[in-house]
Amino acid sequence: MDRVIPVYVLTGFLGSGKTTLLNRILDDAKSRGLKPAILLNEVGDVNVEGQLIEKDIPMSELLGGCICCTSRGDLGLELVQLAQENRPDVIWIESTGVAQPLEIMDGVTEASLYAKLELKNVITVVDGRHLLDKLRIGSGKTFKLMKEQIRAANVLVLNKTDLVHSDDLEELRNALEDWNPHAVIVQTTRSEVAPEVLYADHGAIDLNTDADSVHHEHCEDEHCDLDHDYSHDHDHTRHVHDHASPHDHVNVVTYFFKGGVDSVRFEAFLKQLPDNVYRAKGIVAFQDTASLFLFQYAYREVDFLRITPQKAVNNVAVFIGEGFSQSDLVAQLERLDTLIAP
Ligand SMILES: Nc1nc2c(ncn2[C@@H]2O[C@H](COP(=O)(O)OP(=O)(O)OP(=O)(O)O)[C@@H](O)[C@H]2O)c(=O)[nH]1
Repeated sequence: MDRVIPVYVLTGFLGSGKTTLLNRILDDAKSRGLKPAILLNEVGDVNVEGQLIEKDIPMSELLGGCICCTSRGDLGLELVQLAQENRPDVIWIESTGVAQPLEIMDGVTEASLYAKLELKNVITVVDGRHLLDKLRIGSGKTFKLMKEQIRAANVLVLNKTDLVHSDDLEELRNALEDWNPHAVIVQTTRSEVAPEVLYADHGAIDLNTDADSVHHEHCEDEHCDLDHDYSHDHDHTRHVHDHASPHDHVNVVTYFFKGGVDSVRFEAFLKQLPDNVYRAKGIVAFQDTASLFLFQYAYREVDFLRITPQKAVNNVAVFIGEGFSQSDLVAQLERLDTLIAP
């Protein structure tokens, strides 16, 4: 008889450290001879880090929308397919940073009607410094979403503690315990969690937290699923989405580079991004080196990693935020990009 495949959900706001954790999980699975499968969801049209995941790991991608709303039906289908075609030992779902975790959990439980799947743990990664700033303001859509993601978890990874003063850690922990007294809390830098904590049985997951009210608020919204305004330019080098409700505050710009960029100018450009661009990532070629780089921008921190992809990858950048000028951003990128192609 078929085994039941355990499913784990990784959630947390944009740039909190989910992919960093997923990479650790995949390394651990490999060292133990476990066969994982992953389902990655991105609000952008390109799965930047997905391009770098080892070819032999079964992976399903849901792009250009959030599984909690536009792609929710697909989540169930993809999960059933992943399970039936690959018979993995475990499935990990990494949601977008703007996902409502309850909707994902509903999607997984729905899929378990059609395949032998069982939702085990919901792990929310929290960017300690970002949350601290939001706590001090105490309101706003991002703050509300962070809270919902925290409430839905049974494991909380309080990450980026290297960027938080030790005096502030207690305030963060108190907030987490207050919003979710049942979850296990682990403090980390670079999402370094013992895998045993992630796989342990932490008891039932509560599908009826307060955030349920938000779920209904969203799903009754007349724009949900339907009113996404997509506009492509003709040469397909850029692609702009205006996402309507429930993520009506989220906008995404995906830009395909035509050539290489100047590394110094590109870094300076990232560092002056407006505060309402929360997240950027991509793969760039620099004019001054033959290598490719994965760049990351999350809450004002910039990171570059030299990469050697196993397969052909796109040189592309994705920017996620709210209320920023998409045309200004694209114009800046075009100026950088045309440096080598005048
Ligand atoms: N300083 C610091 N940076 C971190 C830590 N954990 C992750 N990062 C960096 O934060 C950036 C975002 O990390 P990711 O793991 O890609 O975050 P994510 O949650 O997958 O982001 P999304 O895909 O936008 O949802 C990367 O540049 C990481 O290297 C940490 O503990 N401290």
